[in-house]
Amino acid sequence: MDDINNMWCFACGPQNPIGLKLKFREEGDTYISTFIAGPEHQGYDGIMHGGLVSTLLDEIMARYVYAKGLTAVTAKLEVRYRQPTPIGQELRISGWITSQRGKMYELAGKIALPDGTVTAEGKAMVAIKGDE
Ligand SMILES: CCCCCCCCCCCCCCCC(=O)SCCNC(=O)CCNC(=O)[C@H](O)C(C)(C)COP(=O)(O)OP(=O)(O)OC[C@H]1O[C@@H](n2cnc3c(N)ncnc32)[C@H](O)[C@@H]1OP(=O)(O)O
Repeated sequence: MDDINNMWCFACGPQNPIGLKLKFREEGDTYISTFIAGPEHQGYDGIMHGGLVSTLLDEIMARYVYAKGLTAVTAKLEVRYRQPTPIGQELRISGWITSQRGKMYELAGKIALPDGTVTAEGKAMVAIKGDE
């Protein structure tokens, strides 16, 4: 699962023509990305599709572990949709590690609007593959 072969990651791969092309930065112990959904990302009119909301949360949490140099896969994902996530507004996606036991990391994440309103929250268990 090296970087070269992962360039087509739907959420973050720079070579995927229909991907979300997310970029990331670390602020303290939190992993951050931003995204503006368009009409092609909606379910109901004006509202981001819930599956893609889950994708944003999945990515911010699993990729944080990957960014630490570990081959990480999501083992479990829970999403709470607090309110509709609109298209056309900058979404701030953040994720952080809440605990670690052996090869299993637990993380939390959220999606917030520019005014700070949280539209969705996530929890994930992320497993490390192999002997890392
Ligand atoms: C410049 C640009 C570069 C671009 C660069 C691109 C980077 C590239 C992207 C990187 C960012 C990826 C972000 C996307 C992240 C995904 O989307 S990953 C894809 C989705 N996930 C998967 O496909 C994972 C599939 N599942 C698996 O591989 C395996 O089930 C797992 C998760 C590794 C676990 O398997 P295992 O290690 O064999 O463990 P297993 O024996 O099943 O379980 C051992 C114990 O662990 C615990 N456990 C295991 N699974 C669970 C679970 N789901 N819930 C609770 N407990 C569990 C339990 O205690 C379990 O014991 P039992 O309850 O079975 O007695």
